[in-house]
Amino acid sequence: MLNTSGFGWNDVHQCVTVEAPDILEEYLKCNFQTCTIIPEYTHPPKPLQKPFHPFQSKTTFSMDLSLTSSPNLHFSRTKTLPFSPRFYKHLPYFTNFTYNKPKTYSTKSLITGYCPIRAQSLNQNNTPSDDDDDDDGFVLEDVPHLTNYLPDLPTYPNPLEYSQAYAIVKNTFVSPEDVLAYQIVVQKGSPRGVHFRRAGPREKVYFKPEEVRACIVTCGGLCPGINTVIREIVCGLNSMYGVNKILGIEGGYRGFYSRNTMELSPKIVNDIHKRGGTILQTSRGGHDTNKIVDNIQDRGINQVYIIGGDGTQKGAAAIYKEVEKRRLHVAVAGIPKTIDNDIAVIDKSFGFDTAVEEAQRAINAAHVEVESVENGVGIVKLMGRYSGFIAMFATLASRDVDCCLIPESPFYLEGQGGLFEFVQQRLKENGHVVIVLAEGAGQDYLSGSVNATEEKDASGNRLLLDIGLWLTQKIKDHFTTVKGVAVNLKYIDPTYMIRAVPSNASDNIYCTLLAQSAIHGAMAGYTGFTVGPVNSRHAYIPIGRVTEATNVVKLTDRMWARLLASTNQPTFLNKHE
Ligand SMILES: Nc1ncnc2c1ncn2[C@@H]1O[C@H](COP(=O)(O)OP(=O)(O)O)[C@@H](O)[C@H]1O
Ligand SMILES: O=P(O)(O)OC[C@H]1O[C@](O)(COP(=O)(O)O)[C@@H](O)[C@@H]1O
Ligand SMILES: [Mg+2]
Repeated sequence: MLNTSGFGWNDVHQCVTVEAPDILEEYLKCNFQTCTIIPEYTHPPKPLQKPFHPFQSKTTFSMDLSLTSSPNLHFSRTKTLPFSPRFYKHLPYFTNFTYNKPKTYSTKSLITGYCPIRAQSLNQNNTPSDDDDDDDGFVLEDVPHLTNYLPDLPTYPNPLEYSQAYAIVKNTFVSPEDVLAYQIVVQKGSPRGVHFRRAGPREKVYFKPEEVRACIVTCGGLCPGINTVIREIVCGLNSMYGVNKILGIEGGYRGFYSRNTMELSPKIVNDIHKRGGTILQTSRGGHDTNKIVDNIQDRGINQVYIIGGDGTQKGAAAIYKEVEKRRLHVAVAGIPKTIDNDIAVIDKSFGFDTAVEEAQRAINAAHVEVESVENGVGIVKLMGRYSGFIAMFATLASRDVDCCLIPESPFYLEGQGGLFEFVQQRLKENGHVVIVLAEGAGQDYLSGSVNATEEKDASGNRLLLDIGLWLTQKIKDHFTTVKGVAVNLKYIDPTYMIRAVPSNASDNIYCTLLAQSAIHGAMAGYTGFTVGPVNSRHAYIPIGRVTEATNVVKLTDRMWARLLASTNQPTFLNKHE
């Protein structure tokens, strides 16, 4: 559980709670290889209250599947926990334990092979210190290192040591002991919990700068800031480490084996941050691990920078695994990209702020249009396949939105507490209404009312039905035919316009930090990692950690309550249709 998203602690019943069975299943696949799972009892769902650490209790604890109707589960521990002190190793937590395999849960590793590492504090030599036995609940979820499978790799002094720019920096290099706490709201006596390695330059590097041959690839949908990340990888490698052999792989993963490459230099990328999109082009599908790694080998590439969303990061994990299998001196670094902000663990994805800002323009336009006519109804569709963050934040920022509909919160149209009733009431009160929709909202509802096909894109993502057009038609029909009222409907779909803009100032800075963290990590020999801010400080996160779950708006969190309080929209919790 480990402060993992989706788990919590129920004080009243003294048990661990989990939001959905699939979250538990994924967690068990990776962690609970030594637990007996016994269906126990049920009790009413409770909102998550407090993070739980599996090492917290040395006795039996119980788990209830909060927010579902599934039976509770009971985990019984068979022995006290072992310490797995090795750094840089993917050791399962419970290697010394007897294991009673539950019938219903598979225990094979996640696709990425990610397993958290139990660790203790390090001394300056990057080895565990003597106070290893202090079981204060400290867990390091570490990232792999090239020396895991190439133990004799030579090291070199980091060129930053001689850099003029860094000459007066107090601590040029990140201490090997620096880690970041995942959970920063704690209580007295609570275990220290999960930590990630702090990103940044290390004193020793595992590549001679003149021998580095790096490549950059961009995959998945667009997002503001991709070009900035590309620029900063190129400029950062060059200015900080003196690397000048950098290849751009064109057209996403399939570009490794079926497209051209382009040489990248600071001069070539100088202006690209002012443009939206990606100069390397992108694609969905086409991930063929063997072909990609063959190509990496053939080209003599030894640092791979992969910019993309959850699908891309899964692909990056597969590449890393293959590279490890072939024992190649190749570092694989993922830089998380998604306009939907749906990547777990990290505070926020790059381009998200720009997207929210850009969405304001569409919402403003809708508001201007509908307040200038009689019975004006404005509908603005924003991106958000499974996660409604853009819609939620754009609504909170705008104050002109009457109702925000997101995938996480089902809604209905007819009857008491439904959307039609609410629209009618707002039209009566204000003469106009603005609705913001995330594209993934109401998909189940919609597929029940139209002839839905289960179409997928080349990456296997389900293609969404157009909720915006559907809702527009439904509202028009309802008010004209049923209520006999002519509404003035304005539908705005700015989704691709928002995605295509260049990143704003704060996203540009954020992209720079991501790129530089990735470079420092790769140069320091880390691999199979994703970079990103965790509680505002940049960390190296095992790739599996960011792909194991999707970051979604939690309806039980205060942010959604803030939105409901600001719009006063229906909660759609009681369906009377
Ligand atoms: N489970 C997976 N394993 C390997 N590659 C994957 C996986 N899922 C997606 N990919 C690859 O990652 C790339 C981008 O995935 P996609 O889902 O389209 O976008 P995003 O990375 O933005 O989520 C595609 O080339 C796709 O083939
Ligand atoms: O470019 P496409 O294939 O139309 O993708 C649209 C999808 O891309 C996104 O913008 C981002 O998706 P990814 O993070 O998977 O790239 C979604 O919000 C949207 O549903
Ligand atoms: Mg995705």
